[in-house]
Amino acid sequence: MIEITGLTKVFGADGSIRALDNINLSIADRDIFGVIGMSGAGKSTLLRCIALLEQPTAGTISIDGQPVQGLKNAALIKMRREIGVIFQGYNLLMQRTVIKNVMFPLEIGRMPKEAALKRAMELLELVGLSDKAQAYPSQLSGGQKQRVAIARALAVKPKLLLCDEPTSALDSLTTRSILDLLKEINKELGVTILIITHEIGVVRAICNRVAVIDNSNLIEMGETSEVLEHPKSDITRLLLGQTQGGDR
Ligand SMILES: Nc1ncnc2c1ncn2[C@@H]1O[C@H](COP(=O)(O)OP(=O)(O)OP(=O)(O)O)[C@@H](O)[C@H]1O
Repeated sequence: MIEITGLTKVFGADGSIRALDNINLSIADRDIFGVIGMSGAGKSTLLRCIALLEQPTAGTISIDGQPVQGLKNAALIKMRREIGVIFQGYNLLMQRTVIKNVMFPLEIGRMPKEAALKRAMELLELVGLSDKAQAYPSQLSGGQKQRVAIARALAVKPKLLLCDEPTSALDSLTTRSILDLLKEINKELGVTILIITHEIGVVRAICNRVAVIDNSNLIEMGETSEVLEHPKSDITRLLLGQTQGGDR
């Protein structure tokens, strides 16, 4: 479904910051695909390129065979609707109630108010927050805020959900419940999920495939069980906590 070929992204006027260097990877429909790496490895840049928030310097990203670069107007809007994104910091609209946060993308898409309200309530039910519809984000816990962000991202029925460190700010129990919710969404709604993380536990808990990124490069990639049981690189072993440090 997502085919990434030769993806390179440099920053800086002289192009001296190389955030991604010739990344090749593919993500199949219904995968829960993990991208793991240390801070500064290039993970968020990869997600932002797929989310159409960043223009690659070189290379291509195709979704269902359609290159996403260069899309304009209606085609760009249509592609954006296929992609939901959630972030570590939730990015909720603090002046709006929970239900109005979830309705927001539907309002932008000009869905009639009654239909938008119905859809938003269904989504709040899905994420277990029906009773918080009239609350404001400031009245919610971190896990609840992330649930609202997930409901909002799903409002326009995207095929793909991109998750940038979705549980990094949460305790381990809440992390588990959010990961369970993502797994359920993948299974029940058939949404393909890409999850960016620096925590191997997240990959172990829900990803069927994983790519390891280090220093702008794709280091290894494969079935999660294979990569975790037979890591090929020092960085993967380091992320797994299998090295004592000092060898890198
Ligand atoms: N807009 C930008 N301008 C300049 N440099 C950038 C920009 N965005 C990212 N970078 C640089 O690109 C590299 C990769 O950053 P990126 O945020 O993708 O890493 P990351 O793996 O997501 O890290 P973290 O886990 O800390 O968020 C870093 O060296 C970063 O400083």
